[in-house]
Amino acid sequence: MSKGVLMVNLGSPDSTDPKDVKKYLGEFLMDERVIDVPYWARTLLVKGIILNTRPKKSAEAYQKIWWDEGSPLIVLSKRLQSKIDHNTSVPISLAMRYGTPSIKQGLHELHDQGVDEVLLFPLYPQFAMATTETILVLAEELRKEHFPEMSFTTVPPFYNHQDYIRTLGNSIAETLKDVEYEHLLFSYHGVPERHIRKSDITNSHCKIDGSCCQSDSTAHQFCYRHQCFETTRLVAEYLGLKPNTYSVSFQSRLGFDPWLKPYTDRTIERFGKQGMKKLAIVTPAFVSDCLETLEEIAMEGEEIFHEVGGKNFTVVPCLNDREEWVKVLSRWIDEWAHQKPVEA
Ligand SMILES: C=CC1=C(C)c2cc3[nH]c(cc4nc(cc5[nH]c(cc1n2)c(C)c5CCC(=O)O)C(CCC(=O)O)=C4C)c(C)c3C=C
Ligand SMILES: [Fe+2]
Ligand SMILES: [Fe+2]
Repeated sequence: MSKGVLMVNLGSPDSTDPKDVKKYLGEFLMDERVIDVPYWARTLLVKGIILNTRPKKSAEAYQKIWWDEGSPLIVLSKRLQSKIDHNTSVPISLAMRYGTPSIKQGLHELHDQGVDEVLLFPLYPQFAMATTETILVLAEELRKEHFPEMSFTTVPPFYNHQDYIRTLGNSIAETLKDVEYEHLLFSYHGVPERHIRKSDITNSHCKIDGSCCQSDSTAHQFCYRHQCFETTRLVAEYLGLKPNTYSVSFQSRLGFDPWLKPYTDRTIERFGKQGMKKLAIVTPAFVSDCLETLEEIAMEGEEIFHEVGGKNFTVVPCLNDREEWVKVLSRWIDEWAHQKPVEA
């Protein structure tokens, strides 16, 4: 048996050309775990409406954050992969759930190196149907069809892992060490409320009423909302943040359904209107900076804050390829690579 790792992130368009953005959004939004309505309704919504209007607007947003080497999300994921590859003893491949390099290409790459025992590593701290689950489902379909000799082990969501909490806490502390701020906002990517109910394995726990996520429940192993609150609670504890000096919000909603609240844009606006002048913001659902952090938060978020009288707006970068994060991920991988098989 030979071991290898497939790290998987979300993906980006191949370029900022609206045609490429349309292709990427088409693949992304036609995923039944992202827009989770019947196929005919998804086709009508995505191909009939969204893809006729959104690609131009999204392409303009991508143009604002695009780097010479390409999409920040892809470039940063590749840097992370390369640094981990230097630090570990097993081959590391990188794939994107949408666009390129695809999960099929990543598995091929490992297969060509003789790997038959794969550690699937979704690069998401918190579980969501639209992120972790869709990666695992597609990888398993591809395994059955093209790589039946392979076996998979999966890295579970690491939203409460002490190494992740410490690394995130240290990164926040480093960015904010000389910064004055009145409040630290933890802004997570949103999901429709319906997704939280669908992922509730007890079918009865999640009420999205502000209290269910704080009680104990087996539902929480698949509850994105609970996991976002836990990451926040643990980081606040690690940093010794005082109550009412930090809070949670959810960004990037799409469509007219209710998404997790409070919404980040409205929260920033409210803070400014209440007279807050100095706001810091961190985005722990993303391990790599991307459109959602570099444009929606660092550009749009700052603009909203300034429009309502805010002054200092500080954004904590994602973990990206920071040394401490590379060491943590390399250690997790090496621990898996060197563990002895469990005896029957
Ligand atoms: C961090 C986890 C993410 C969750 C959960 C998530 C859910 C989700 N997203 C959309 C729709 C869009 N997301 C878009 C961009 C985007 N989303 C994530 C991560 C999560 N999404 C990332 C990292 C990115 C950035 C990609 C990049 O190239 O930098 C976009 C595209 C951009 C745009 O047009 O605004 C859309 C659309 C839904 C519908 C959803 C849950 C149902
Ligand atoms: Fe998204
Ligand atoms: Fe809950």
